[in-house]
Amino acid sequence: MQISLLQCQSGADVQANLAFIEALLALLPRVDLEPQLVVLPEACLLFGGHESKQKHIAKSAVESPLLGSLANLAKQYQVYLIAGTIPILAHDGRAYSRSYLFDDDGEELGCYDKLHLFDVEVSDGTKTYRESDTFYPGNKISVVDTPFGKIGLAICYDLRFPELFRAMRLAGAELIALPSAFTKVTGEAHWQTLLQARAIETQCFMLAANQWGANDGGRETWGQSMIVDPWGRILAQKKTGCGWVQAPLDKTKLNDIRQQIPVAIHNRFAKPTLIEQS
Ligand SMILES: O=C(O)CNC(=O)[C@H](CS)NC(=O)CCC(=O)C(=O)O
Repeated sequence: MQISLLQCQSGADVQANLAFIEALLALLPRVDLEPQLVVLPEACLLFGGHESKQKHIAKSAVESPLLGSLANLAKQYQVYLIAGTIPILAHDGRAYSRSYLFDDDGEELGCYDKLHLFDVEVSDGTKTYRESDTFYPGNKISVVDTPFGKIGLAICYDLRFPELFRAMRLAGAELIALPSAFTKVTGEAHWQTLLQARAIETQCFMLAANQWGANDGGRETWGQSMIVDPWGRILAQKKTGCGWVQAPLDKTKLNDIRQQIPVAIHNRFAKPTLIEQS
């Protein structure tokens, strides 16, 4: 089995972003008929551009043309696809930032609404990020059964909240996908360390696909998409530029690591419970 992450420089033009993702999927090296899991970055079809985002917020998952085009790509290229993220209308006019997991027939196996919204001050050109102006937070975790193993779904800023990752591990996760648009400034400072920490703590593979470069609206993202194994080793990474990161999935050491260092059993703290926020 093979894992691939795509590193994109998505903008406000949905068709251009879609064409770029399709071009990468067509070029992606494949090992014969081995199952392939592909993870896309956050906001892969629509990044920045507030007006464009409003226009595309789908009334429902079923009506979303963005969703349909990604499901088609999964089917056409015969890959399991984690599509991060698509805006899906919430009850108050904002949108959920939702990722989807499709099988290689384009069927939806699960989805996840970003739990932690990026309302943060960063010392960069944008300075103030207010994700909650446009987005509404989800209220549950998501761990999906697939031929690759149980995959936990998280998104970008979620990476800073270890309780979410512990909750996914306790729900059976073996791999955790993290579509992201981590900023250049915070990515340079924290991205690799946080990914390795979450991999080591949860003893899961981290599949972190990030946006890279200058994006529409003056944003800059960090890149360095990477696959980290449950021991914290970086199996593959791409620091800059658009393209892909690939590694074969070898889970043979996963159970050894969990048996040798049984942190999930030793943990003296209560299981995390999700606090709902309005
Ligand atoms: O708004 C869009 O179009 C796409 N979404 C994003 O860029 C999101 C919300 S603003 N970015 C992050 O969560 C960055 C987290 C981060 O950089 C950190 O935790 O340091």
